[in-house]
Parts: sequence; C-alpha cells; structure tokens
Amino acid sequence: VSRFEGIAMAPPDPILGVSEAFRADTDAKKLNLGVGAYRTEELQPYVLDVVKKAENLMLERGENKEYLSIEGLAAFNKVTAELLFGADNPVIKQQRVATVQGLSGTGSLRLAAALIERYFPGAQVLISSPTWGNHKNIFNDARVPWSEYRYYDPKTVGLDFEGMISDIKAAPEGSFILLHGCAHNPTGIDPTPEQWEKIADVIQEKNHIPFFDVAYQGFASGSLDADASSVRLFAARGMELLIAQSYSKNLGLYAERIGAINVVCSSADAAARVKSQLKRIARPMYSNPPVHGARIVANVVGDPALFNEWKEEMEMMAGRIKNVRQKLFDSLSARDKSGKDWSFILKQIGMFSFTGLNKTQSDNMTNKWHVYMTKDGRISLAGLSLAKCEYLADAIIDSFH
Ligand SMILES: Cc1ncc(COP(=O)(O)O)c(CN[C@](O)(C(=O)O)[C@@H](O)C(=O)O)c1O
Repeated sequence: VSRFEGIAMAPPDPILGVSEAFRADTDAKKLNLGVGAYRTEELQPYVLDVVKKAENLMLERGENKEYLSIEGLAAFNKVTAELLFGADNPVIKQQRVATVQGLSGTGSLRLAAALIERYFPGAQVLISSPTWGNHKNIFNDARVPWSEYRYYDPKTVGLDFEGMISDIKAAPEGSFILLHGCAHNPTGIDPTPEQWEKIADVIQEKNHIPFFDVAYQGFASGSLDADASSVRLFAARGMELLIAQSYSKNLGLYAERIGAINVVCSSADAAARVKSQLKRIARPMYSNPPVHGARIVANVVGDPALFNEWKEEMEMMAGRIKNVRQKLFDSLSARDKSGKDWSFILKQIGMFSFTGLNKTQSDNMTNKWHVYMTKDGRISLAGLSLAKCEYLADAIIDSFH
C-alpha cells in the first residue's frame, strides 16, 4: 500500500511561483516584477564587485570547511550587530545583544518564532496588513498565533497610522509587534520619524515586544545608518527587542542564505542565556549555518576599503531604483489621460511599489502584457529598467481602466 499516494500537490508560492511562471513565458516582452531581487539596467542579476573581491581574498587565504559553531561565525555575528546598532551603541558596549547567525532573513525569523513559541506560550505576533507573504507561513508553522494591525490605507494609498496605533494599543499586553525596519514589503510605505516615536510610545505603554524585520538595510534610502534609525530609536529607549537581518538584497547574497537574529536584552547575563536557548533550538533544526556568506559579510564590513566600496555600490543600486521610480511616474503621468494621481509611486521607498491593482487587474498585466507581479498588486522596481518604463506604464494604465 502506498503511503505518499494521498499527499496533495501544494499551490505555487505567491511570490517565488511568479518567477517560475515568468521563466515558462517565451514572449520577448516579458517582465519579471515579482520577486524582490535586484537587476541591472540590462535586467541581469548583479553580483557586487565587493563580493567578488572578498571571495578572491578568501580563495587566496585558502580557508577550511570545518563546521561553524551553532551560533555561526563569530566575526560575522560581531559585525552584523555593529552594522545594525552602530559599534558605539550602549547595547553593544554592555553586551546586551544575543546575536545568532540565521539562514538569511527567513531562517532568522523562524528561529525567533521558535523562541517565542517556547518561552511565551499564548503570546501572539501582530503583523501589518498587508505584509510579506511568508510572515504568515513562518508563524503558522512555528505554531505562533498572529493577528493583523491596520497598515495600508487604499483611500490615500498611504499609511493608516491611526488604525495601526489603535490596533497595537488594543492588542493583549506583552504581544510581539512585527515591524518592517525600512522599505515596507509590499507597500513601500514607511512611518515618518515622528510616527516611529509614537509607535514606540504605544508599544512601551502596553509592554509589547517590538520585533523588527530588517531585510533592506541600506537598500531603502541608500544609507545603512538612516535605514537602521527605527531600530536604533527603540534600542535607545532601553526596550527589549528582536531584530531579524538579511544580506540577500543589500549585499546581493540571496542564495548564500546569510542573516542573523538579534535579541536585545536588559542585561548581558540575560543575553547569554537567550543565546544559549537559541542555540538549543537551532541545533535540531539545521545544526549550524553555512560559512561562505558569513565570511563574505565579515570580510566586506571588516575591511574599511571594502566597506566603503560596498556603501557606494549600495547607493548605486538604491539610486537606480529611485531613477526607475521617477521614470515610471513620469511615463504614467504623461500617458494616462484619466487625471489619476500617480504621486504615490514617488512617495514609496525601497524595492517595491504597491500599485493598487487588484487580482483581476494583476492577471491582466500578466495575461495581456506579460508583466509578472504578485497578485496583491505589488511590483518589484528592482526588476524594471528605464527602457521598459513606458511599456509598463501602458500596461498599468490599460489594466486600471
Ligand atoms: C520583509 C522581508 N523579510 C524577509 C525576507 C526574506 O528574505 P531572505 O530569506 O532571502 O533573507 C524578505 C524577502 N522577500 C522577497 O524579496 C520578496 O518579497 O520578493 C523574496 O526574497 C522572497 O523570498 O519572497 C522580505 O521582503
């Protein structure tokens, strides 16, 4: 008797499945605006120069392939926390951060979810509405209950700040509040500095625990420090908080699966104990993380010349997306006769633009125009070239009306 016979076919992933459909399309006009992966103006994947330089250094050095410790490469864990908080931040000086290398952002979020499930039974995580599609899968599979706080306002194509604050205020005391550090996915809408202060106020009032997902540090504004300001604001208030990091986008290390989970505790002793429990969770999950990406980050951030060159390349990538954003706005404004206000395209930040196209309209983008995007109306500007902006504008205008 066959035991696997009864297993059903799983549906394609809402984001990664779009790339599969794109690859199957043979039309030369096809555009992949699905997955959040940077492409050059020639629409090619991009390996940063500093990554190649770091890898050449590593090759010359001839490093071994011994297991890392469960918590990952020590040099990486040091520089990743310093990059996030700033090396002179009190949380670093007082050794109050438990940092564990994770399998990129996803794996780091999953490790944190497992910690929450084990040590905070019944606590829920509040996630933004909408949010990155995989957040719900991660908390569901980690058996951590979640609910949503209002975030996107379709009427203003902006942030529903009042709704966000009241939902966070209404959540049971001690809830985990999942926040996008910068470049909110999928909306591209970030709170202002003043709004971050108020979000910190209400989280402190309710003894909630802030839980940041920082997948785009440096990629949103082009500045590593500016993009970390929300996290640093909360740390400066002396709050305990969790932060998941990823180097997929800002260092282009997508397939190297390099990231980290950081837990800011109230004492160095607590941080040591939290780190030991994160290790206990990681060991049976994947035992220890991959070394290659960790060494690249440690080499790039650890070497002043490479670090500066990385910052220049990141500004170049963020800059290209800003140019594409502007060109798309100009093309839409010039070609659309309906008088629709497209300024939301310029107000949004980071890789994505949340167009407001509904599922049927998004299907039209794909079926008629061969533009691949997620069904929630998100387009990844990282996959768009200046040369293709007018074509995309025509597709969007056609799909809206
Ligand atoms: C907010 C957020 N958090 C975490 C991750 C995880 O990224 P990684 O595991 O590679 O570090 C992504 C990537 N999200 C996508 O860019 C996207 O939304 O297209 C894509 O990589 C993905 O996996 O869906 C993200 O957008």
